[in-house]
Amino acid sequence: EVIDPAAQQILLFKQKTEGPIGIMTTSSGAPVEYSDARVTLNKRLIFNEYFMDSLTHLVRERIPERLVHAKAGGAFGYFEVTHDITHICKAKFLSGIGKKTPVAARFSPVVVERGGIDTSRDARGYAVKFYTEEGNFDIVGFSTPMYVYKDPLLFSTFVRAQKRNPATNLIDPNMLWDFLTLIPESLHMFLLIFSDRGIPDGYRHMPGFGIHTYQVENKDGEIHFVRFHFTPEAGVRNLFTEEARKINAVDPDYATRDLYREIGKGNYPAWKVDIQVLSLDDVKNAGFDVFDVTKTLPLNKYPLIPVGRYVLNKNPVNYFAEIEQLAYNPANLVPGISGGPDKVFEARRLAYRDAQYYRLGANFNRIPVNCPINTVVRPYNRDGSQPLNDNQKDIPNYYPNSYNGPVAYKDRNKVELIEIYQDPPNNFDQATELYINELGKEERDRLVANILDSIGPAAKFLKERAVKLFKLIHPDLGYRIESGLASNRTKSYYDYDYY
Ligand code: HEM
Repeated sequence: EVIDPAAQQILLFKQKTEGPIGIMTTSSGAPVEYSDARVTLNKRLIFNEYFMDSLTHLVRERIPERLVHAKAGGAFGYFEVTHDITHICKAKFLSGIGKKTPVAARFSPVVVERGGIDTSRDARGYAVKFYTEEGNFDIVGFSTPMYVYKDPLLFSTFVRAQKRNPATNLIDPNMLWDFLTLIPESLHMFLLIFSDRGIPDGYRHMPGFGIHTYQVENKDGEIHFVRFHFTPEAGVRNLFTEEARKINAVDPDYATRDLYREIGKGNYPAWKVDIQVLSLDDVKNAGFDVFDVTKTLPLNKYPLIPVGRYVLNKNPVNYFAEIEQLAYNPANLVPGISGGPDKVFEARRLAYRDAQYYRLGANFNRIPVNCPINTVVRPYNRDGSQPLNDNQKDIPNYYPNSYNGPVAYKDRNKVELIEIYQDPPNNFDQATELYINELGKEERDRLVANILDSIGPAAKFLKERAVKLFKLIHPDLGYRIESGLASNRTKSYYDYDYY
């Protein structure tokens, strides 16, 4: 009887096989003779192909981990259309109620390294690849409905400020709080991170948001603007700080394990997929920059419109091949979906491709899990490092040509992405609203405690800067942080007296 598919995977493998599945070979296929150490001891190792093959392969088995979002859980399943939105978007995978499209999902804390803990206080990446018949469409989103900053230049600043101090190799609150107080628009998202929503209870209960306001087109070339929302059908659940710390001590892989185990048991997680829809007039009359990723779009003004749901019903058979090597890119778009006109989206069009060339090599799109499986792929690209697969066989390799190579596609009603002007960031209003209207009294208490835990070890001038900003968000929040800091409640495990 299977009690825990995550814990028993290897026993299950044994159960489904009648005996050894074959003769062991070297990578080039020669059968390996190995009875005991006498095969190795007192023999020339250089003549031992098994030894040579195994040792030289082993030292090449690590590839660069993702710069951010290095650790993850992921799984496969399908998306199904439940509501017709063809009047808004002509993308074929949305073209009929009941239509199904395979998906690959990957959920990932942002900051921790590959071997880090699953229960850190952090946003989570929420990435879904739709293998559509018009190519792959990737939504590479977050577990929070807003992002950190509006200016894409701040990406490297933010990543470095949250990663390890170059001298101490430690995560450093003096760096994080420097960033948060120098770039105050980040506090909107960080209020959520320090609230109860900062530590999701596994991935099955975690919501997802595309964040960017995407331009979409219908078949007549009419444009709309949408934000994608994914809501767990099993409900949203989070962990309190104390619970998370306890779990972390016994199971650093809590969320990864939970996802694998429940899918293995047939308890398939599912999410509702909704969109907020704006017309061009809505965009012009909104009174604020609806393309600002540091802001949310108010749900009372732009309510959720249902589109479909997706279900994850298949664990990876091999984690490295299918999840580690997944390559998401917000620029993977399909006809009818043009992406966001904002600068952060523009920066992302470059960054993911670049990262994946480095991480996975020139042909990362030919790795099976990244292949657009529902369309015939006919690029003019050839050669490069492996995997090559059939390398487009004998098809002509330049364009245009006179020899029946693939020809260009014509989208009759293709609309260009609109050009926008973006104001400098400012979202204290939304941060204030979040504090007053979205957090209950007890959650506000926990928010303050979580902020104090994080800022406690930081330098005095950063605390003063932070208190000023928190007072701008709401005087109550500012005074509570100020008095919490004055009472020194977080001094126990850091020594910061000399500031
Ligand atoms: C200037 C803005 C940004 C830049 C330059 C950037 C860059 C990157 C890079 C280089 C990676 C690693 C990719 C890889 O190795 O495969 C990554 C991963 C990721 N980013 Fe961003 N990012 C930005 C903003 C965002 C935003 C706004 C979101 C959410 C809406 C986001 C969500 C993610 C997710 C979910 C992953 C992990 C993808 C996976 O599961 O493989 N990023 N980002």
